[in-house]
This record gives sequence, C-alpha cells and structure tokens, in this order.
Amino acid sequence: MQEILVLNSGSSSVKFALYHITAEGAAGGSLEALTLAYSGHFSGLATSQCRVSLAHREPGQPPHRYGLQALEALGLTPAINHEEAITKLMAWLEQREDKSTLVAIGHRVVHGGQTYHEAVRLSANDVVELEKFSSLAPLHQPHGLAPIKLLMAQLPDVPQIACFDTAFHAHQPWVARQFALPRELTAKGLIRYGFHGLSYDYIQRTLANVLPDDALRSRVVVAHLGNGASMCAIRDGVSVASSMGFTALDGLPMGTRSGALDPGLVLHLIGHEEMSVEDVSTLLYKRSGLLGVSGISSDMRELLASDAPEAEEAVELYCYRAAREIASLAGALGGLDQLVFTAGIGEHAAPVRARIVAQCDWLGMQLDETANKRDACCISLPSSRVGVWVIPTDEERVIASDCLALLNRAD
Ligand SMILES: Nc1ncnc2c1ncn2[C@@H]1O[C@H](COP(=O)(O)OP(=O)(O)O)[C@@H](O)[C@H]1O
Ligand SMILES: CC(=O)OP(=O)(O)O
Ligand SMILES: [Mg+2]
Repeated sequence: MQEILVLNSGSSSVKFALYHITAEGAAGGSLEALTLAYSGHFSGLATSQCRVSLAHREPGQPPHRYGLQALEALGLTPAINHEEAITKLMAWLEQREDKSTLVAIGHRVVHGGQTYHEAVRLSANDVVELEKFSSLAPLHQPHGLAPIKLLMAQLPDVPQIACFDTAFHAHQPWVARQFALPRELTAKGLIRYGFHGLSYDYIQRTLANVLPDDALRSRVVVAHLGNGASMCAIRDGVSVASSMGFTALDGLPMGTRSGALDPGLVLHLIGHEEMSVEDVSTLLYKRSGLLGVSGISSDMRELLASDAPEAEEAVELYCYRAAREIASLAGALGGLDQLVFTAGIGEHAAPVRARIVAQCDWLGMQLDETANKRDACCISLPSSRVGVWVIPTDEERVIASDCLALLNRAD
C-alpha cells in the first residue's frame, strides 16, 4: 500500500495525516483518490490549552481515537510550541517500522511569493528561496520549513512536496492584488498575496458536491475563522479577492493578530512610542486580536465562556469586522449567493456565526437558529436569499491530493 504523509503547521497547531493511495488514485488526483489512515494534531500551541490527538481509521470502521495513555506510550504528549510538536511527531514517525511505502511527504507552506503558483517537489535551493519569505509569515513559514529540512536529510529518497496557501489566489484580477503604492514598489512584489488558499480550494470543491448547480455557486464568500482568520471571494470557483494581503496580518482580527490597521498607527508606534520594528511585529502578530482586546485569551472558547465585559468586547469587535468584510467581498463579487463558515471558530462557534449572520441580514441572509446550534451543514432558512453553510475544512486532504497529482504527472 503506497502512502502520503501530510504536515500542516498553522499558527496555533501542527496537524498531520497519513493517506493510503487507492487503486483508482494511482491514476488521478481527486480528493477521493486517498483513504485517510491516520490523522492527528497538536493544538493550542503557545497557550494554556495545549492538546494532542491521534485517530486511526480502517475502511468501513468508525475512527479509533487514542486515549491519553496510548498517546503517551507513542510519545505523543501535548507540546508547548511548534518545535516541540515537530520533535514529537518526528519521533513517532521514526518508530513506525516500514517507511518504504511512503511515496511523498506533503507540506503546507504558507508563503510562495510570486514564483510558486502550484505544488512543487522541493530542492534544497527551493528551501533557501522560501526561507526568504519567513519575515512575511513569521508565525508560519519557519515552522513549515523546519520539518522539510529535517525530512530531506532523514529520507533523501522521499519527495518533499510543498503546497502553498498563496497559490489559490495567484490568478486574482490585478486590481485586487495591487496596493496604491508607487509602481517601483509594486514591481518588487509588494502586492496582496492572500492566504488559507488550501482551505478555500477544499471548500470550493466540497461546496460543488453539496450544491451541484453551478449557477447557485457563482458568487461565494468563504470565512475561514481559525486562530488565523481570513475571507475569500470566489467567483465561479476562482479566487477574486481576499482579506489577507502581503502578509497574514491583514484583514480580520485574529487570535493574536490585529488584522487591518491604519498604517499611520504603525508609524506612530515607531515614531512616538519608541517601539522598534521587532516590538511592533511582536505586538501585531502575538499580542493583539482577541488576546489583546480581551486581555484574557486568544481562544474563542474561553471568551464565549467568560462573563468579563472585555471578553464580550473582543467578540463584538471580531463579529463586527467579519460582517463588514463580508459586505466588502460581496462588493467585489457584485452580489452574494453563498456564505461558508469554516476552520476552528467557523465550524464550532455557533454564537459567533449567529452574530455575523445577523449583521448581514440586509444582504439577504436568514439564519436557521436550530441548524446553527447543531453546526449543521446548511444553516440558512429556505427563505434566505443567500445560502449559509458550515463546512469543515481539510487542508491536509488538498495537500495529499495535490501531491498525488504531481506524482502522477511526473510518472
Ligand atoms: N468549540 C469551539 N468554540 C469556539 N471556538 C473554537 C472551538 N473549537 C475551536 N475553536 C477556535 O478555533 C481556534 C483554532 O482554529 P484552527 O483552525 O484549528 O487553528 P489554526 O489557525 O492553528 O489552524 C482556537 O484557537 C479556538 O479559538
Ligand atoms: C495563514 C494563517 O493564518 O494560517 P492559520 O490560520 O493556520 O494560522
Ligand atoms: Mg489553520
């Protein structure tokens, strides 16, 4: 049985999955060409909520979830940061006996810049090139590249394949990518890239299965609300605008990131608050967003459970900015047919979805409150002009499927 391993370093998590390639899969790269065998994650990294999970799946059986003792026996105990998560994951992989079945390892790499527009088998030189984007995605790029370097050394014959968050947005109209800056800076690549593209790709492919009529999916906004959060306007299956820009700091407020700010505020911090570039970077990437406004936590679960007015203020601001962003992206699309919620908050936080949808009622959204409380797939009423959906994302499956397509092309 041939296998593909996938690693996905998010800002608060390391997710991993092992797929078996089905007989039909050997010939095509569809999402269904792969059978999930193992999946797991280290989550809540750099918070007080660090957790680990592992599940094993046999075809036709319910998933077997490992308990705490079984996880401990495998060395899979909670990790406090990405480095520790990767070390534990590598040790678990190392102790698996047979690695000859592994035909590729797929990695989520958040920033692909202007050159990397599709999945690529990495050379050592590619890794050097991709490291140049580390300052543009400090919460992601170094953590995505670290296991690539380790695995290139440990398993030199197994292709290490990078799949990029930015790739899905690479064909946005130029007007959506430009900043209003002098041309010589734009020419240097100071443009909007957009992120979470693997997630958006999964959602648009899955929505097409749930809602097969193309005409109903012409204008879609996907709200990827995880620890990082962004939205994407998708017209006829193609990204046309996104809330994230040059870096994964723009747009919506996030767990610890500020989202969009007046750029004059950054100048003020440097000029009048005597903050260095590094201080401002730490402030905007690690101390802002839900954590900064609430002063309590970056985790939406904790804020929703809290009675503190500061927690409520953080949730209110989060939902307000999200509703404004949906309207802005509907503007880019010239209307809206469907809204999809996904990722940690989008998939699980019914009160957040309810508040956002309530603020979008003027766009023609009517929430089915019972369906919303159940995290059902369709959460809008039949009378709602805009369909509202909850679709769990699966970046790992898109990565595995892109790897398979690349391997099949190379044969
Ligand atoms: N049941 C829940 N209710 C509210 N928020 C949740 C729930 N489960 C997860 N979350 C939120 O999702 C976030 C993690 O989202 P996820 O997409 O997995 O993260 P990452 O950005 O690291 O990939 C957590 O920080 C938490 O705020
Ligand atoms: C790009 C980004 O913010 O990703 P994540 O939500 O996984 O941290
Ligand atoms: Mg994520």
